[in-house]
Amino acid sequence: MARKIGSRYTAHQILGRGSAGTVWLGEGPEGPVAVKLLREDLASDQELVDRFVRERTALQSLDHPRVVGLRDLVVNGSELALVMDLVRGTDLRTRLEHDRRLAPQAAVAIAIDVADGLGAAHAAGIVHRDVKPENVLLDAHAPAGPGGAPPALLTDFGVAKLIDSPRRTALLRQSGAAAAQQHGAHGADAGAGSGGSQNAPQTPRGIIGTPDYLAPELVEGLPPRASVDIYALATVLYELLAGFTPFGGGHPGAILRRHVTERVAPLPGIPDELWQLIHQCLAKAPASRLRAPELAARLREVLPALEGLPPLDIDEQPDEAYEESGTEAARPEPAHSAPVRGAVPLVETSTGPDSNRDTHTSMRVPGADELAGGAHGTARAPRAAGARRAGSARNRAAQAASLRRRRLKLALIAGAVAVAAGLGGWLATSEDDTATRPAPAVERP
Ligand SMILES: Nc1ncnc2c1ncn2[C@@H]1O[C@H](COP(=O)(O)OP(=O)(O)OP(=O)(O)O)[C@@H](O)[C@H]1O
Repeated sequence: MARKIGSRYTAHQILGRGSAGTVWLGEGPEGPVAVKLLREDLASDQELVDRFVRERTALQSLDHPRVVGLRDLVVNGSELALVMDLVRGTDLRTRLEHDRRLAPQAAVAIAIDVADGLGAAHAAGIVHRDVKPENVLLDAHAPAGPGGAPPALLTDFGVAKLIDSPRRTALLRQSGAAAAQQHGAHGADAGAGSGGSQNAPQTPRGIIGTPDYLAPELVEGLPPRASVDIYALATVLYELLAGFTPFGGGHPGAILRRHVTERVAPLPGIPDELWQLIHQCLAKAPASRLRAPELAARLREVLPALEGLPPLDIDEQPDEAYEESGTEAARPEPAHSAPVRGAVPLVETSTGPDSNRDTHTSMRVPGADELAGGAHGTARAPRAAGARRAGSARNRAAQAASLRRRRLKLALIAGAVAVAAGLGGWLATSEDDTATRPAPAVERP
């Protein structure tokens, strides 16, 4: 059923739902558009709305072929709608769920597009903060690029920050233990501010994002800089190649801990030049990562050599923490189970009917004094298909994601504690360098 959005737009049908609201196929004075109608609790938060309105100039001026343009912002009573360019196609998560893994050339072509979009954003002082397959749209109507990949566009700029209001962070803090121990800002990173403004205040904050894609410095409580997007993009590229993220799986607290403490395991069969780039962009030290334009250029260099390569032949990654704990079966099903959509949230941000997937993290940064041991999480190394794996039975990635999601909904608060559990000792002693840190001993439940 059509509905009016402000005086200029009409929303005709739902294209999809996310954690921040519902996206509609709409019509405006200049033709078809996509209209994201924000969740009521977000739209009715005046402080949030004011903030977004303040930043819309920056977001609207972001004009790049690899970025879904924000055309308009409609504030109408308790309604807040973002009017965007319409992309006819699917998002990258849907493609990944269908294909499980992409051929290297297609994966890299998509990563190049996203890196190009990020380059433009970072140059404008905008950090995305929530780069993940859900926020990459594939334009099925444009000619395919290398490896048959449709052109990719990055969307949802500014939305992560919209959700990251000081008030929300404060509420999260109140629900937990002591306030975050704050660290000084990294000085060597790109100078972009977070999510829409170069001069955004970097006050104590919670963690906003999606656990699988969160850069380690965010877990440690540092402010988001351009390099967090590079880390997330490298994670996405790894996922496109492997079918799973480098540090995902198991309890969300364990995921966050792995970002900080574990080294990424190489993917069997991946061309070395490509692996080096991914590895560098997953560095724990933000300054060691490439900047977006350089990453795009380096990926372009490796692209021709990937022609014709099939998807990597990699063994499935079961969620060993669940399988080995044996507790999943005993857990009751939540009343409203969300459909599987890849990455899972640490804390649900949406309870209304507007959202059928929850993919954002929203939690406070753990204080070192809260941290008391790391019982969650397993170090995981990808195996070439057919290689022996000790322990658990084969399990499909989609099933593991489903288990994660169900378990997660019952363990939100425990998540914050678990993050803390893994980080405490490390925070006190670690050095910020992937290459030199030995892989930590990992406890299994
Ligand atoms: N500009 C657009 N054009 C066409 N379809 C879109 C557009 N933006 C979003 N969609 C569709 O709407 C769906 C929901 O998008 P939305 O951005 O609300 O959520 P998400 O990014 O998938 O998840 P989350 O908000 O939790 O990160 C997407 O899967 C996509 O298919």
